[in-house]
Amino acid sequence: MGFEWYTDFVDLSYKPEDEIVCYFKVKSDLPIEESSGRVASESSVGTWTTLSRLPDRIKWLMAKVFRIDGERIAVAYKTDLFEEGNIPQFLSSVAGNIFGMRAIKGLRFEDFEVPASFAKHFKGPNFGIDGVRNIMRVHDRPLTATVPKPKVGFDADEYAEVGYRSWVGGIDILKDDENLTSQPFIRFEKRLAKVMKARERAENETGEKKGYLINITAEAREMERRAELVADYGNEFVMVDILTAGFSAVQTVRNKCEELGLAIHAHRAMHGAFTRNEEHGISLKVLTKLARMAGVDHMHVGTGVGKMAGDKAEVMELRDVCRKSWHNFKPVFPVSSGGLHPGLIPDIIELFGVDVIIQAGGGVHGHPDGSEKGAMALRQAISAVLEGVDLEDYAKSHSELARALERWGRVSPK
Ligand SMILES: O=C(COP(=O)(O)O)[C@H](O)[C@H](O)COP(=O)(O)O
Ligand SMILES: [Mg+2]
Repeated sequence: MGFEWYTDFVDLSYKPEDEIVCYFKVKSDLPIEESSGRVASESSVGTWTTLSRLPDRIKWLMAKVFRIDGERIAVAYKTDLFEEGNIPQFLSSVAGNIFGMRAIKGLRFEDFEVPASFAKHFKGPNFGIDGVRNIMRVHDRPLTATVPKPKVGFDADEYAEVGYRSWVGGIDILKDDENLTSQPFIRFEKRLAKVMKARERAENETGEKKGYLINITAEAREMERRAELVADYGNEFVMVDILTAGFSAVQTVRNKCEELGLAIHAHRAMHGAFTRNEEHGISLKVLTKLARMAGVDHMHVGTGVGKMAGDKAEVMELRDVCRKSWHNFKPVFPVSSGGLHPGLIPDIIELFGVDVIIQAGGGVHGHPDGSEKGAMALRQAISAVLEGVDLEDYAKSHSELARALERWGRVSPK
């Protein structure tokens, strides 16, 4: 009743049913039948040698490589290999030891699929696109967001003032940057208090709903405490750096935010450490799917044209991972961010349509006439595209947009 320690993990006639399927690209000096068997073995029940005593259920539990196509393999995993609703344990299996095996020179975890019987144990977004649109009372255009720049350096008063200027200029949502949490000169509590006051002013003056994505990233219990404070102040959102905090912490925050009625903005800082090497690591598709399962409401997906790596094809794929119907999970609002400015808005709306949060930091606060005019220029660019008017024509009667186009043109940042 035993098994050979890797060859028995390959069965090209196997047909998975109600199982999790993971797709990998494997680089190895060994024949692919052997390297893929090792991957399936180590990520499920195996070790480096044949064992003398095995429980009866082991044959059934073994992962199976059921497809090999050059370096690409598909592996089926019984759902019983995994604990219900536990993302860290899922990753410890299918994205764990296998990345460090000496026999494998490179391993890329490209994609996965889960059956409904497994998906149902994960919460998915609590708000999703519709829920966030209801909070913001904006239903027919992209939402706009801005990160004050410099990303770190303002004190709470200065920061709130930049927020206020951006909001009155027309920005919907103020967003903290990924490395702004609670530094000595801008403590979390003080920033929250000041920004909430500034928001009230901006909402009263504009008659529009304004949002604040406040970065609560910290140790998990501290994140829960910060989320409670955020709810006490009547804000609707928290932001988490989901990869540096880790998926366990994200699941904790998701539970807490359900209690508090808060939506979650997910920043993906550090993803490049896993995602950039095409021969090794974890794809953004995998990370984005996990974020949707864990239950974030907004997720960064890139721009295709801005300052960060990632081409348009990748951005479209991630857009679909966020928005397309997938099990019981509500759609996640994709966030396009990183080097955007008004001149790039036509590209972004072409890629996303209206269901996108367009975030510009430098592209608002770098406007020659300041943050408020920068915010106006961004909104003008969006209006131009939605009205089908060329940016340059629209700029003839909108001086803020004209100044932005003078400064940045339609050129992607390097
Ligand atoms: O601060 C910014 C963007 O600022 P700016 O608008 O000034 O470039 C974000 O951290 C990037 O979006 C990260 O990249 P990604 O969204 O690809 O994860
Ligand atoms: Mg940033």
